[in-house]
Amino acid sequence: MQVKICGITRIEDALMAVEAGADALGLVFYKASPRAIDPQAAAAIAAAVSPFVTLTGLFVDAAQGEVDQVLESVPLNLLQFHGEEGARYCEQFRRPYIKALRMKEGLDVIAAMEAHPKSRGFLLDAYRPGVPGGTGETFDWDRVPQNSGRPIVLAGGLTAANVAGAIEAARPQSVDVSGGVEQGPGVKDPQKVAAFIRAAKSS
Ligand SMILES: O=C(O)c1ccccc1N[C@@H]1O[C@H](COP(=O)(O)O)[C@@H](O)[C@H]1O
Repeated sequence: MQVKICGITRIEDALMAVEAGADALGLVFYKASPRAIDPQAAAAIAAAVSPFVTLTGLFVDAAQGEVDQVLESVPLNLLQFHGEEGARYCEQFRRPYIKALRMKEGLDVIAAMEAHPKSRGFLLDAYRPGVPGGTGETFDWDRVPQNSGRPIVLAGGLTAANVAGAIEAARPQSVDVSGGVEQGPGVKDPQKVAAFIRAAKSS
C-alpha cells in the first residue's frame, strides 16, 4: 500500500513524513486552502527531500499560466487536478497526472475515468457542494469500482483509525490523507502521520 501525505507546508513535516514511510507528498497550489503553499516554499521542500519521493502538485481549476509558473520553479513529479479539469487541459502540461473524482451521488465513475485516458490514476474523494476537497469527510467506500483497470487512490476523511477498514472495503492501490494527520491547518502531527502510515501499510 502506498501512502501520500497531502497538504505539506513545512520542510520539517516533509522530512518527518518521509521518515515515517510516506511514498508521496502533496503540495497544495490552491490559494483558498488552509494548506496552500507558494512556489518558493514548495521549491525549498523539493530541495530537501529524497528524489525518490513523489512530489505531487495539487491544483483546482487553475489558469494554465499558473500551473506553468509553478512548474518552472518546483520539480514536481506528478500533477493532481482536483477541480473540473478536462483531459485536454490536464495533458497540455506533458507531466504525469492523476485526476481527482469527487464522489457525488450518481457519478458514473467508469465514464469519468474513460474521459481521462492518459491519467496515471484516479483519486476518489468525498463530495461536498462548493468545496473542492480537503473536506475531512468520507464517502461510501463500496462505490469504488473494482474492475476499472485503472489505479485508484482512496482519499476523503481518512485517519489512522479508519484507514484499514477503508482499504478492506475499497481495495485501492494507494491512500491519500490531509486533515486526518494534522495538528492544525497546514501543520502535520508526527504521531498521527506515523500511526496512519503504519495502519495503511500493514493492511
Ligand atoms: O487539502 C486541501 O486543502 C485541498 C483543497 C482543495 C482540494 C483538495 C484538497 N485536498 C485533497 O483532498 C483530499 C482529502 O482531504 P482530507 O484527508 O479529507 O482532509 C486530500 O487527500 C488531498 O488530496
